[in-house]
Parts: sequence; structure tokens; C-alpha cells
Amino acid sequence: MGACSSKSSTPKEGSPQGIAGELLLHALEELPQQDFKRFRDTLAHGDHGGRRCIPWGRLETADRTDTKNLMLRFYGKDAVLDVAVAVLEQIHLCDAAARLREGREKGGKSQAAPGFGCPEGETCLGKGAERQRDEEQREHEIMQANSSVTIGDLFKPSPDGWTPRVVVLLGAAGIGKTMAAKKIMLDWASDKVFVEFDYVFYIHCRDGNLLTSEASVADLISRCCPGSSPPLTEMLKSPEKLLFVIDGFDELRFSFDQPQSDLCSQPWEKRPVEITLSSLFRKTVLHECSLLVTTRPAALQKLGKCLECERCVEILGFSEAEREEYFHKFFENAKQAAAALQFVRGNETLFTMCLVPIVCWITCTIMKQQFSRKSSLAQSTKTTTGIYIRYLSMLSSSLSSELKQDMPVVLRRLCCLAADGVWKQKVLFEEEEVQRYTLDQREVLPLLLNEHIFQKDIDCVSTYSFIHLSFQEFFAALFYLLEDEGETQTLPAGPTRDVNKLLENYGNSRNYFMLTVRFLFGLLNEEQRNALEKETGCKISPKITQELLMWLQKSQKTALAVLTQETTLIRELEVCHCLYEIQDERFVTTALDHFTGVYLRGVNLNRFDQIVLSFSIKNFPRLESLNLGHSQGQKHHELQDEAPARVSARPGSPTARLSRRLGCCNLTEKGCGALATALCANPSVTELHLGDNELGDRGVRRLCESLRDGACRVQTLR
Ligand SMILES: Nc1ncnc2c1ncn2[C@@H]1O[C@H](COP(=O)(O)OP(=O)(O)OP(=O)(O)O)[C@@H](O)[C@H]1O
Repeated sequence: MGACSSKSSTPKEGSPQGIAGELLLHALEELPQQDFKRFRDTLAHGDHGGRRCIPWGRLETADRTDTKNLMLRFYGKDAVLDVAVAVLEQIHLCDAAARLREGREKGGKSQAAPGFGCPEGETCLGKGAERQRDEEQREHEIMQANSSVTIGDLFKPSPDGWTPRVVVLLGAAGIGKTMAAKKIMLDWASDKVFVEFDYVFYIHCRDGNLLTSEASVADLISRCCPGSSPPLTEMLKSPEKLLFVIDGFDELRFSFDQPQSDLCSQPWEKRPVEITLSSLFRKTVLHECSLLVTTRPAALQKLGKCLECERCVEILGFSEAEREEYFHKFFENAKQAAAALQFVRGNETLFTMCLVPIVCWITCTIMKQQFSRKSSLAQSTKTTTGIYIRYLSMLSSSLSSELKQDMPVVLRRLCCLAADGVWKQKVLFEEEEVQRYTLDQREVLPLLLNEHIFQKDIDCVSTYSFIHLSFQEFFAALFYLLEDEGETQTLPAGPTRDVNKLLENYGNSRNYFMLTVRFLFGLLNEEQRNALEKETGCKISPKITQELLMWLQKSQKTALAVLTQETTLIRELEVCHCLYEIQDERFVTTALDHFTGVYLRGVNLNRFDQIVLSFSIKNFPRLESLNLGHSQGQKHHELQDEAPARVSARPGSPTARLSRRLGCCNLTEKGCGALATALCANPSVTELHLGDNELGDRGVRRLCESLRDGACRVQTLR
């Protein structure tokens, strides 16, 4: 658990951090109590030249030593004194600022002693430290997610008594974030959770995108209380009793890069919605209120720029028992539920995929129809794309023959609408927009669209969305594969069909494109393509295959992978998800031939992720390293039992130097058996880092014995 304690220890005497820390502590101790309070307040709410503010929740009760330690932890030894000097100047304590600056200059000279601190200008070392901090922070977050948390615990104080005010609920597409947010509202309303809050407001970000006129925080609150005039003055009197549930941060179109000086400070101030939300996130208004924000992981980086996440909890999806419970509730009929479960359990991958509730829902919906009609869920379905295609087939089979005839045209138009929406980060479409695509709602409503009544400014308008955002992303992907039969020329100008444009933008706005790109890979699978063509009557062309392949290979230079001096490592599990969806071993092997390893430290691997990762490992021609240090989640059965064997069994690998780092990845003593067998068969393994695993002395002995005659070094950390 070493990495989880990201709390820095007290700086050691004589260390560079110690000097910065000592100077800072000295400066803080010189401040009278009132000034020290102003210092903390500015630290939490001031402008630190783009640097993060320390959340007030942490500073509120901090004494001088705590404040020094928090500042060192947040800004590091190199920047901490800059921040302190700037804060002192902001609160007009210019003498104190000058003394601190002078002390730093003197201290700086003494640091020039050999072997003490880093020479000036060595920015690469600095950057390394920054990366390291990010990584540790992520590992810390993941750790938090793993200690199982219930809704009622989200705002509970941590063991050291500190209560978070900003909690982020993180989860993949369709994992149940909106469901959880709505459940929170219901549970709070019936006094089951969060009794400490007098008012809880639910803001769905997709609605925020539609607001065109200016709005104050008070207006946003009023919108959450429809039909009545809420007691706003009373509500705003005690901000610490307010909780805002901000659902679907990833769906917000706003950039949130306004300077601090543009933000509002009063809840009655009417400003563009973007500014108002930003002010709420950055706590320049109602800074004592609490926020619960849900988001897909891809938007975490953007979120981190506009708010200080104080606690991050990941929704992991349904456990096996919960999947069973879901089936029973869905079917109501015990016999049908048991039969459906038996079928789905017969396809282990499908059952695993059902850990994502939306997949569970689609599966059950298809199965339910299967009981009344011909079977439509193939036993072989094992990709997310496959499930969505089966759903579409099911809908198509339920259409009247007249509607079915129009299906290719309707589908092509619908795909244009979906793609246009994905590019414009639009989830809700107004009636005229849908009509502009010459889509008659009666045709498409049963297919995918949900109708919502939305209060836009003073009017009520009908808006439509795909039955779930992930369906919009599925249809947006299909847009790039459908052969244009000419009729789309009459539609509003949408995005180009050039997939390269989408891929180029993936790096910048990945959270909007990630699932769409994953579906693109899935739709290239020949079997899936054929099934879709047969069911819908549309022509689907695999002409983008080469583009996707080249993009993956080129992605050595993108955020998907990291190119070190000698090796190119896959750094994002998303690459493996894309490759898994295509289920084409030749494609996967060719794509992976450009990489030499996988580096996924601090990733939360669920069982499906493990299946996905294992698929890539199995088809990895030049795998030299697999680093899963600090990866957490359910035990890595798949990787323990299969991946090592698969790696060693690959022809052509004997000359490869294989180094495996499995530190802290939940490798158990049992897993050592499989690992040992694999290692025996693979004399090319030269290094094995096992870090802080649970394998016990027997496990280590077993491994060492296996490796006695080889050149492999085993490193453990316990
Ligand atoms: N706890 C649950 N119990 C039953 N069904 C659930 C649960 N959570 C989610 N679902 C089902 O899964 C669907 C998707 O859930 P939800 O919309 O909450 O996901 P999400 O994480 O918000 O997805 P996205 O990031 O794509 O917006 C829901 O419409 C519902 O059918």
C-alpha cells in the first residue's frame, strides 16, 4: 500500500524539501492569527497563476504545520515558496513576502552544494517529478475507489477527520452514473442519505448545453425546483447545507478555461451558463457548498483543470450476484430469468460484459424478445459492438414491413444526425433539428429516440435524444462505414465522412470520440458487418480499415502510447479495447507489431478489461514488457492464469527479452503456479518485478525454483 499513502512525510532535515519547508513554516509562524487565516483563505480561493488551489475543506482547520505540509504536497518543493510569496503579496503582507524571498535566495545558495538538490535548468527532472506526482495521485484515487464505498459514504469524513466537499463519481459509458445520481436524489429525499444537506439540486449537464440565455446560480437552482418558487434567499443563507449533483460532466461543451477574474462571486449574478458553472466548480461562488460530479474517465483531465477533486470514487458495475438479481427483476418470471441466465452464463464473455448495466439491459431486452420470437442473440456474441448490432437487429425484426423497407434510408439519416451530434457534443436535439434530417419522429421513435420536454428559457420545447448516449456513439461510428447512396446530399451539412478527421481530433477531444472510435473497430469485424447488412439492408464498407491501422501505428506519437528511447509502450487500455472489438487476429498482430510493451500502472482492471488485455497479449508479436504495477480491482484471474502461458507459447518470442512488472497487481500465491509454468517455458525472461503482491513465501520460492537455471532476476517488495 506504499503508493496509496501519497501524503508526504514530514520533510527530512537538510533535504531540499526541508529547507523550503523550514522557510515556509518560519514565515507562517511569524504571521498573527488573523493574517494566517487570511493567508489560508487566499490559498484556497485566490489566483495562483494557473496553479491549483488547495481545497478550503483541507485548510479550514489546518494549523501552521498542516498548512506547510499541504502546500508542499500540492506545489512541490520547487514551487511552494513562489506560491507562498505570491499569496503574502496578495494579502498585502509585503514585508513578510520580502523576508521569505530573501530567505529563499540565501537558502538557494546553500543548496548549490554537490549532490544536494537539482541544478538549475534541469527541467526534465522537474517534469519527471510532475509526472510521478500525477501517477501517484491517480494511484491514490484508484485506491480510494477500491475500498468499497456506498452512496452514503461519499461525503463521510476520512479517518483523519477531514470531510471532502467535492466528490467525483467516475465510471465508463453505461456503467450507471446517471442512475446512481438519480438514486442519490431519491434516497436523500427519503432521508436515507446525506441528511447533512438541507437542499440537493440535480443538474444534468446535457440540459445545461441547451441554455442560451444568461443564468445565475440562483436561476440554476430555480430550474431544479420546477413548478414552484423556491425559497432562494433561505436556501442561499447556508451554502454549507447545499449539495449540487452535476451529472455527466463529460457531456458539457464548455471549455472552462476562463481566467479566475471573469468568474462570478455572487449567486445572483447573471452570467453565461459556462461562467456560472465554472464559478461553482472553482468555488468562487458559494464556496462552502458541496459538489458531486459524475463523469466518464476520459473527461477527468478536463475536469481536473476546473475543479479540485477531493475524493474520487469509481463505479465498477454489477457484481455477479447483482447481474443475477438484475435478470430476475427484469424478467419477473423466475423460469424465464433462469433460462436467460443459463444462456448468458454459457457465454462467459457475454456474462462478463453484463457487468456494465447498459449491456445487461440490452441483453435482457433481446432475450425477452427471443422468448416470444426466433432466437436473435447469438451464443458467440462477445464484443460490445456485437451486442449493439443484435439490439438493432431485434428492433428491425419488430418493424412493420413498410417501415422495414425504409430502414436503410432512415438509418443513414439517423447516422448523420448522430455523427453531427457527436462532433457538436450534442446529446439533445430539438424537434426542428430532427425534422431537418427528414426524419419523421414516428419512424425513428421506436428505433432509438426518447422524447423529453425541456424548459428552454420561458418556453417548453420537445427535445429528442438517442435512447442512450452510447447508441448515439454507435450510430456515429456507423456513419463512417455506411455507403452514401446520395440522399444525404439533401441533408444539412454535417461532418465529413473522412474518418481521418475524427481520428485527428481524438487526441484533443477524446472524451467525445472515444466510444465512437471503439465502435468503429467493432464494426470492421466481418461477421458483424455481414450481420448488420443482412438485418438493415444497408451497404457497409470496410474501406477505413487501413486508416484505423495506420492511426494505431502512428499513435506511438499520441496519447495512446508512449515512445521512450528504445521502446514503444501501450499506455492506454483503450487501445486493447479497440483491438478486442475488431476480433481480427491478423489486424491485431499487425497493429501491435509496432509496440514492445504494455504499461498500465494504476489502472482499475475489471474482469472484462482483463479479457480484453489478455486478447492483445495473446496476439502481441514483440512483447517485451508488461507493467501493471498498482493496478487494482478484482483479482487478475485472466492475466494470472492465461496471459503468461500465452506469452510464453508465442512462437518467435524466444529471443525476446521479456520483463514483467506485476507490482501490487493482486497477484496471489495461486497465480504463481501459472506464472511459474509460463516462465519455465520462456527462458528469455530476464527480469520479473513482483513488487508488493500477495504471493507469500511459498509463492516466491516456487517462482525462484522455476527460474533457478535461467537468467531471470526476481524482485519483490514486501
Ligand atoms: N443500478 C442499476 N440498476 C438497474 N439498471 C441500471 C443500473 N445502473 C444502470 N442501469 C441501466 O443502465 C443504463 C445506463 O445507465 P446510466 O445512464 O446511468 O449510465 P451512465 O454511466 O450515466 O452512462 P453514460 O456515461 O454513457 O451517460 C440505464 O438506462 C439503466 O437501464
